[in-house]
Amino acid sequence: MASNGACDTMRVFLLAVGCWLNLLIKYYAMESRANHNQVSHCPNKCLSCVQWLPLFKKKKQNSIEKFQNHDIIVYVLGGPGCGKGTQCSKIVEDFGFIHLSAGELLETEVKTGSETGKMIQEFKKEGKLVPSEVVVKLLKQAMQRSGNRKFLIDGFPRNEENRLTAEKMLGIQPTIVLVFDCSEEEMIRRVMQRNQGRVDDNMDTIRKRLKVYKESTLPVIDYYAKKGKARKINAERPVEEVFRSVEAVFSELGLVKRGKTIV
Ligand SMILES: Nc1ncnc2c1ncn2[C@@H]1O[C@H](COP(=O)(O)OP(=O)(O)OP(=O)(O)O)[C@@H](O)[C@H]1O
Ligand SMILES: Nc1ccn([C@@H]2O[C@H](COP(=O)(O)O)[C@@H](O)[C@H]2O)c(=O)n1
Repeated sequence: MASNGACDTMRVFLLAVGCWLNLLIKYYAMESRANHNQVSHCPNKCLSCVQWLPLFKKKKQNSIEKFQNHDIIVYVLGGPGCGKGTQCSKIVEDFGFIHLSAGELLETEVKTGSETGKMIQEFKKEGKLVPSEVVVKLLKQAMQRSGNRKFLIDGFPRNEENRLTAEKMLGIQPTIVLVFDCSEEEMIRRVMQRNQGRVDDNMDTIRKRLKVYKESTLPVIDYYAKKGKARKINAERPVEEVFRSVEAVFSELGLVKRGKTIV
């Protein structure tokens, strides 16, 4: 009798373990399909019972995780007026990236007339760098809104504080860093001819921006060069020639122009 009882208990126990394993397998299969965008919700009513399983999983690091692993992140650096924005527009056209310019995001905030916007305007006039938390918060909102997975982040990170704040607040590392290399004389010439009514396109502010670039941004570029992530491109050539070098870097990443093949 006693041994029969033990057998029954064992059978019930094994049955329970079997059910539990079955649920786990179904849950992970479902989650894996969701991660690959095949389903956005529980595909089958009978699986709804397994949706509470995540409660037993280690808590995810909130929305940070969205930007890790799967996304292609290209930082775009270079001195003021070297042609970052010009090349980014062409990359967007041909490779389907979303272009997030830190300078433009800051300018959009200026235009709202908010207190933060007023503070940003003062930094821009002086050619100084805005506190990193402000820039990174704007970048984070734009990345989350975009729904894209290939980001060109232009004019960022401009100093070590930018870089570390992005790592901390967004949890991101660039796949590569494009660096547009141009002489100061040519950058000054381009900025002075730009004529877009920017508050910082004047000789006095350009000199300050060039100083900030040398003192704060070049060390960030060195950091990525040491990590083997920086791709220096001679930007002192006509737009199309510069872009051919950009294309070469993108093909190294395994990306090809839209229209030729699916990227
Ligand atoms: N390869 C090039 N040759 C000549 N002019 C160029 C070239 N690339 C860009 N320009 C021109 O130089 C000016 C500055 O270019 P752009 O705005 O793209 O620079 P940027 O690096 O994004 O500047 P910033 O850092 O100040 O925002 C623009 O008027 C643009 O048309
Ligand atoms: N990471 C950044 C980027 C920009 N700024 C401020 O905006 C100005 C214009 O930037 P561009 O990228 O358009 O050259 C720049 O001089 C800074 O005042 C910033 O603070 N941090």
